[in-house]
Amino acid sequence: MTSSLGEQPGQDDVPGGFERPAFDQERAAAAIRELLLAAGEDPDREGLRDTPARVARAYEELFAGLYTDPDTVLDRTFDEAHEELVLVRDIPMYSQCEHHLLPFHGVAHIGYIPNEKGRVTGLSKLARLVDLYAKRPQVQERLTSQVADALVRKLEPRGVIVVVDAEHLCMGMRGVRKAGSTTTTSAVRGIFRSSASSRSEALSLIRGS
Ligand SMILES: Nc1nc2c(ncn2[C@@H]2O[C@H](COP(=O)(O)OP(=O)(O)OP(=O)(O)O)[C@@H](O)[C@H]2O)c(=O)[nH]1
Ligand SMILES: [Zn+2]
Repeated sequence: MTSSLGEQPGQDDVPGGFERPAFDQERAAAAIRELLLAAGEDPDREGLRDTPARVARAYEELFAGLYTDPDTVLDRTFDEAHEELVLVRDIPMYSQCEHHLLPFHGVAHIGYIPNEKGRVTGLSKLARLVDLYAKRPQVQERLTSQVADALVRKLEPRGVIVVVDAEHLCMGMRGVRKAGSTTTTSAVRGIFRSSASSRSEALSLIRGS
């Protein structure tokens, strides 16, 4: 579907889209066993014996977003004759940076102004959308844009604003070691891009001021 805002095409940017095979538990467990061996650990000692399979199960959950088309979350919409801002703040978000496979986590804020038909989605679907894009190897900028663009595609709203505030553990527990620093990314589409006053009104509501 071509959106009224002329934004990016649909689907994922991972080759193969959602046709990739299911998560390979055995392969992931073998890789974790190799990692433990590479670290000089004994993967057969009692405490580590179940670890490769356990980590593989954990990663299947952490990467669950790779196996579902996020657009399906927004398949059910309804017309509510509401043409003013809808804003959900402080949606908890857990993802993993694709550079180090370490977590980045924080909150996402999503606002949109429905189109002239008042097409809206269930509020929980906004949180589900964040989850599906977060549960995969990611970068924060892409996560932010993907959420905004999915809303553009499926709701054809007058405008969308997505803001993500997150802390990256790869910057805290290793490397530059700046624990507590946070990164803010935003993606604005439609009226929030063209109108500075609409954008600043939404941003002040997001910031609770
Ligand atoms: N733009 C962006 N950068 C990220 C994100 N997550 C992690 N990074 C950065 O990715 C970069 C990878 O840099 P490299 O120089 O290839 O890797 P590195 O040697 O481990 O870098 P350091 O983390 O500085 O030790 C680092 O600067 C990270 O802070 C993200 O979501 N967005
Ligand atoms: Zn990282």
